[in-house]
Amino acid sequence: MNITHVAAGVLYNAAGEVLLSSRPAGKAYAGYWEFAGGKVEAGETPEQALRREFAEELGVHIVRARAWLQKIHAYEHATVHLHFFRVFSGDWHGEPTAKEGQDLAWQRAGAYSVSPMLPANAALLEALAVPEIFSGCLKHGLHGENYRIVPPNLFSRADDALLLDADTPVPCKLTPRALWRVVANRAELAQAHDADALLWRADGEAGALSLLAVLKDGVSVPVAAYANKALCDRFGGAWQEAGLHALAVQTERQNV
Ligand SMILES: Nc1nc2c([nH]c(=O)n2[C@H]2C[C@H](O)[C@@H](COP(=O)(O)OP(=O)(O)OP(=O)(O)O)O2)c(=O)[nH]1
Repeated sequence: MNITHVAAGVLYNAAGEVLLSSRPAGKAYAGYWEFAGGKVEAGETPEQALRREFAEELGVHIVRARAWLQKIHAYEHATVHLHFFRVFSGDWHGEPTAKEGQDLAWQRAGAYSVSPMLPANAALLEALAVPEIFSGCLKHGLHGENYRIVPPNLFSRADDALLLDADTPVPCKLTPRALWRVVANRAELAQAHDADALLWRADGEAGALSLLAVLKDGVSVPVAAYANKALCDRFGGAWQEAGLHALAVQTERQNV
């Protein structure tokens, strides 16, 4: 199968909004909204392609890009392997300018007003509303800004996300905003293929290192590291550099 590698970037402004752009006339899916980016050329890494595309399409200079999710999607015109990055406010400069006739719009993650979006991006747009910091524990649930991840016995609102082990079936009466599965190793990761997001439980150095290796391989759904404060302090930077979405700092007193 012929796969086209594509690099795309989620650019954040100081207000925490993300930049979307419309695809110009003449391209497949013209008028659809996407993240700025384009095809990786021969001899380029995805990150180099991202820097080039941002300069060409937006006049934006990227200082630092963080790897985020990867996704393979089969369009009628091509099968694409998308490498998404996040570029946080402070990690870029320039005034985003539509250099290729596209429309640009700053949007609040999870409250998008432009449409239609590129079909491959639906889950990613949803994932952007997942906060980057959580606290709590598996038994009582994890809390971040405007987001709760709870076990089935605490599920009470349509906007709760549900927390389950890798192999526990979803209770049929529940319709969570997202299904999170707790995993601690690659075997559990392989079982958790229906998850919208993952909570990687790292109890010690071995678990922390295997999370790092999994992130470096590339992940297709947001991953939060669930670990005590000492492990988060020690590995947090490396995990984030490799594509971690969130840190879920385990509450000290409840070692569950
Ligand atoms: N840039 C970008 N492309 C995306 C996203 N999501 C997604 O499925 N794609 C797909 C659409 C296209 O099939 C492919 C990107 O190809 P493209 O034609 O835009 O690339 P390009 O700018 O290098 O274009 P070209 O002029 O060289 O043909 O990736 C996204 O968020 N951003």
